[in-house]
Amino acid sequence: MPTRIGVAIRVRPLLESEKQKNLTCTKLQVKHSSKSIQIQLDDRTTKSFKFDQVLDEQCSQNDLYEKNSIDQLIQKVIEGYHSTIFAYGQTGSGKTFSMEGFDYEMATDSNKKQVLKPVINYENSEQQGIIPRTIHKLFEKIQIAHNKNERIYKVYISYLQIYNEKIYDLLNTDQLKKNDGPGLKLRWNKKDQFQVENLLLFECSNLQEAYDMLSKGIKNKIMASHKLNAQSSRSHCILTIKVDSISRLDPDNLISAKLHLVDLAGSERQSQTGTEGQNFKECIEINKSLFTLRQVISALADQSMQSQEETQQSNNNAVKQFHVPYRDSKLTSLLKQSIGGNSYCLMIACLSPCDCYYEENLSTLNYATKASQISNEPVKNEDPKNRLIAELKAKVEELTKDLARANEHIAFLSKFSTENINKYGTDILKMQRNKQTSIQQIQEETLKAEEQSQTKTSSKDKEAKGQDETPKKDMSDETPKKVKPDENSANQSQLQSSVKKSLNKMSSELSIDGGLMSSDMIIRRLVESANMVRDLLQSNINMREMIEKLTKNNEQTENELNILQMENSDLREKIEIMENILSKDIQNEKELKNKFDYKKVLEESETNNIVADETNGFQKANTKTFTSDFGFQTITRQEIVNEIHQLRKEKKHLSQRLKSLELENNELHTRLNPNALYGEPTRMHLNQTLDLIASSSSTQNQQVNSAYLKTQNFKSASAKLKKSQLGSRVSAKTSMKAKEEFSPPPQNTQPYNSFVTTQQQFSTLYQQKMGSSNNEFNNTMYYNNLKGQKHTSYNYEQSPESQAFPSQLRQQLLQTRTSSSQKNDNSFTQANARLPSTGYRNTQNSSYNAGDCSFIERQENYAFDQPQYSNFARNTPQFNQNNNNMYESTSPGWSNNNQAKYQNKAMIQTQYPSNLGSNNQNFLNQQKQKNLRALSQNSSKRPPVFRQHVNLPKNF
Ligand SMILES: Nc1ncnc2c1ncn2[C@@H]1O[C@H](COP(=O)(O)OP(=O)(O)OP(=O)(O)O)[C@@H](O)[C@H]1O
Repeated sequence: MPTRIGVAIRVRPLLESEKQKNLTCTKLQVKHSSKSIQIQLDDRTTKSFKFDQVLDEQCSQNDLYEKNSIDQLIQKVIEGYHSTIFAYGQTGSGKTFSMEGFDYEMATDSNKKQVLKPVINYENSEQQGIIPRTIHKLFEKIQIAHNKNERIYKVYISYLQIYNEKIYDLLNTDQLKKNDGPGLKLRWNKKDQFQVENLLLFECSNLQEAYDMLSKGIKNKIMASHKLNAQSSRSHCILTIKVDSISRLDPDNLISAKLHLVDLAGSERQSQTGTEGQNFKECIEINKSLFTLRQVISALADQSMQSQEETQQSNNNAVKQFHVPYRDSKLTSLLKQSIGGNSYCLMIACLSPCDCYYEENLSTLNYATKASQISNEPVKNEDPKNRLIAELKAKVEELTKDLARANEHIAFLSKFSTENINKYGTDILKMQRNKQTSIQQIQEETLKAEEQSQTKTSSKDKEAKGQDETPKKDMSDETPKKVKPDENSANQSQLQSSVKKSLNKMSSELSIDGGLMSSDMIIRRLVESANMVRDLLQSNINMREMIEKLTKNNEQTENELNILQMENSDLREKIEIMENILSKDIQNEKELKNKFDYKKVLEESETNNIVADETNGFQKANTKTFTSDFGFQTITRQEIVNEIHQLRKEKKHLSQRLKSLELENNELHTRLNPNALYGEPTRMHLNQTLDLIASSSSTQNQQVNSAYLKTQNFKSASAKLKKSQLGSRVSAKTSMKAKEEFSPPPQNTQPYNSFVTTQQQFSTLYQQKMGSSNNEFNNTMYYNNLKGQKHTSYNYEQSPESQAFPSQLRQQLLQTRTSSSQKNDNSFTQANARLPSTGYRNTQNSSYNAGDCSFIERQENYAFDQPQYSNFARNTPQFNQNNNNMYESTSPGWSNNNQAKYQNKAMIQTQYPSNLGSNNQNFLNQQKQKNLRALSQNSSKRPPVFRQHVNLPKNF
């Protein structure tokens, strides 16, 4: 809970020295009744300040202690709350007197220097200040707590001074000796607080030990005399008493709190104090740190005021966070927890009574007011584990209650079956209806009774008085209508008893744990249960939304990860190139150093379009950028790397393009074979078709050739670029030229689309004819044999597809196959391509690109790996009927009409690789290696060209 900083004002009495100077004391006026102090601003105006305590000259040390309830603060420390008491005011205003209360006298030290020494006397309890009193009280209280036998207490003391913005340990004489040393370091620790490194902390098991520590520290303080104070503190002193306690029953239950007792050095005006030399330097440092302290107080006060305003206006806006310059001085850093932190805090603002200190007093009062506006939030300093356990225990208790409530509702609802609800619903409706009808009945009956009684009366009157001329009042206007008491009560009691009966019935059926429930209770329970169900549903919806959100986020992250991985691989490639270049550079540099022939290198560089800098030679070769005297554009190493990277990418693209072109070409040939399979229509017709396909194949060949040339160019340019690393430069002209040459060839989709269309049409026609594709070839043995046999051992004569051929053609096929299997691969392919496709194998040509060269290798692939061909082959008789249509389909005119329908390039491109079995893949790899070897032996070898024309066998 936030707690304000407590502020007490103390006005010290006039000193003897001041009395002698006849200094007047008229401007300050203490008002005990209102706990306020008035200060005269000028002859007419005064300003009043209100504080927690205002103590005048008569106030004793004991009053100061008692009136500020310092006892309570000590108690808080024992309970585990940090607390701070600090004295603030100008020099000579009585801070040290209030905190310590000891006298100081001049003495000669070991160096025969005049120094101020404290006269410490713990017996004279009357003059003792807050610090000795607090220590005394603390041990008293600890003793009382000890006697309860609940906890074990330990007290530790540390004492430091901040002198000239350096921290010194007043209890560590060795450290103090190094007066001009760096002082102790201030560290920021995990608990969000500053701590002084290597500050000694002494355990004090009794009061005397604590007093000893205090005395030692006080003796080590730096004091000096000046015009305003004969015993002026030249440093800020902080005495810290740490109280730890452990529960006797639960050793994990540890509480630790600190009490800071701070005696600040006073602000001083050099003109008044007349300090010189070292004392003047001290004065500057003191004022500097006090200035920061005032800034901290101001910032915290402003922040506090703003948050108060926001609360008053019940504004939900976030409170603006002011910058609090704690870190600007050692003093404010160490007081971070005390002022605006998690401690209880008391400020003793000291004033000098003399009128001449009017400005200083006004300033002190102003800052004391600001400090009183600051709110701290004291927190019990328990072991976090214990705090967590306590929190969890509370949570468990709360949840147990909830669970019990939920169980009750479940039990109640489980008795409330749908059947019951319907039953009770109708009962209640009935009751309502009954109620209405009975009310109507009662009303009607009442009316009747009224009418009857009136007619009786009127007839009696008539009889008695004769005929009355006065018109009768309309009875319907009279309200309320009177009901016969007997009948009404009878009806009501009837209704009540029926309602009661019904409710009792419900109650008895809804009895829980044997006890009966009243109707009110049932309804209340129902409402509660409904609310609970609604809450559950709502939380369920919220959870679902959250899960959806998280899933979306996850997807996004995955996408980003993918992109990053791609970028990463790109960068890796760049780094690799860069490393290559660098290693080469180092090598080149070494070579150049060993044998530097400038002329030769220049010649070389000219032939390779490398720019050499005449003035600086190759000294500049390793520099990142350089200018040229030859009018060439300059190029950086990074640019070269980028360029190589770009070229590699283009090379990759080119290789892919080559691959796809080859696949297309192969497809065309594959398609060609089935066309030729059945000898219908005529050979001439077939030749025409083949020519047509071959011509489109030729266009592709041209593309392939040009792509090959480009690859060759790339290779040479790449070599040039690599060579150029010698001088780390290359002409922009060369690189531009290389770039132009390497641009990928335009995609000519016409032949390809034609092929796709043909293939699709072919398939469609077949499907139409066959009615359905369910007529699958299911001779597994046969199929497996085919896969295993590759060239020769397959018994073609017995195969179903052989039945599709005329015996002469079959003979031819067998001969060719036998002969080709004995010859080399090329002749076999040629022969096989010319032959009608037998369905057992299909020969494909594929182009591969390895390194800087392209080559073509033959790939063997079984036709049965491709369902459309196997179907086709197995059903040749039926297919023959459609041959005319099929041939027609190869013509561009036909395909143009259907192009849009069948453009599915991706499907065809991926079909082949996916159909390759692992055997075939191995075979391909072997071929690739073989061709690479061949190419390395003969680098001038031109790439093989695709078949441009296919001749049919003469006897076909
Ligand atoms: N309440 C008081 N009753 C009697 N004497 C006092 C009182 N307050 C201060 N004095 C005397 O006034 C003088 C100055 O007081 P003190 O040294 O405590 O001032 P200070 O604010 O600590 O000054 P500095 O900032 O220079 O250390 C001392 O001689 C002290 O004994």
